[in-house]
Amino acid sequence: MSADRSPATPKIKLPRANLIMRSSSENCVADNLECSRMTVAVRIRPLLVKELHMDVSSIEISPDRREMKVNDNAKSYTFKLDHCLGQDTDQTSVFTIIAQPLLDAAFNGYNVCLFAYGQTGSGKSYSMMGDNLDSSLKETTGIIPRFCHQLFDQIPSNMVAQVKISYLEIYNEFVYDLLSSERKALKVRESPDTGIFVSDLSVHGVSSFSEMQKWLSEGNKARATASTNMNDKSSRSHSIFQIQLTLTEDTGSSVTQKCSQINLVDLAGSERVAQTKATEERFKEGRNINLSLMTLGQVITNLSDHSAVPPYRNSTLTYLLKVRLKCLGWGPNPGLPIHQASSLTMALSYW
Ligand SMILES: Nc1ncnc2c1ncn2[C@@H]1O[C@H](COP(=O)(O)OP(=O)(O)OP(=O)(O)O)[C@@H](O)[C@H]1O
Repeated sequence: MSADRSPATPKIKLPRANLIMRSSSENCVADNLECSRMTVAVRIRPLLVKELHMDVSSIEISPDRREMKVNDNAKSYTFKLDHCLGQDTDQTSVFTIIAQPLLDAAFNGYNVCLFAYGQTGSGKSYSMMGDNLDSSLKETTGIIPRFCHQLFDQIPSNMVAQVKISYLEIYNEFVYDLLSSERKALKVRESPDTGIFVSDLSVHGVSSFSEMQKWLSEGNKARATASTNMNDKSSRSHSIFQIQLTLTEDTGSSVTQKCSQINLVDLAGSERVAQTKATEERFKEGRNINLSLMTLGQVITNLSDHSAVPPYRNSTLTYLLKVRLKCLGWGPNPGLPIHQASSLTMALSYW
């Protein structure tokens, strides 16, 4: 995960950049033994028809796709990232570049986490889910259904896989189970044995892509969405699709098992509340979304510069993902450029 930032923060006139951050960490018992690696990609979406006449900042991507230059009036700002994906990058390439390495890591027993972050309307949900959930993959299918499809394709013939899923959303700081018929706020609890968990969250065993997809569709329908002034189909909640993958190999003389926890997170869009002609309810949603994204940025900053104890408990999102986030700051690899990532995360929160 990396980004260099120019001294001033650019104000991009149109939210077209969504960040996709991924991390993998070894599945060790003690948190502080986990080793981690984080990668950040920025994806620029094409202009929508209604935006073609708008005055937008031009964005240039270097030939090696590691640098992005944003030209805004007379100023320009340069960001360095692991991957800069321009508006011509299709969903297949996004999956191959960003998600396939995570899936490979999960098959090797790593816990993995992927976040989509960006202002409302910047293309997070399109990147994560895409705009169809048909039984077969289409070009517009996003990362999560592709991940599920590839997961079943990739199970080695000498192994037995057990796959369990959960799908939750955090809306106005409360956790809801997207795969339960009953919509009630669930409690986040902590225990010495299991760590932090959502009490009463349903867990479903799945044995095929089509089964997984059925649950995904179900969850997506339940996800709280509301129209805002900025995006007709705006997601007002953070969603987390969780997969527990257990691979067992029985050679006759020995049995080995690899377990991985996979978290695929579509964050709610950050936005400048004043810009959205918000009603009271929308205002409250926007304030909660911004608060949790600010906390996420703060946690990443504190993890990178060790300046203070990260305020995990200040938002449900960071509290729930504490273990996954915590491992980022404790990797044995001191070269982990997380400090650069945090500046980009903070920068994007202003865009
Ligand atoms: N790479 C892309 N190619 C074509 N269309 C895209 C692309 N990315 C996003 N879009 C379109 O842009 C619009 C906004 O995208 P999307 O809903 O994914 O934004 P978002 O960041 O998830 O917003 P919110 O946080 O409000 O839910 C949608 O109409 C979507 O189909």
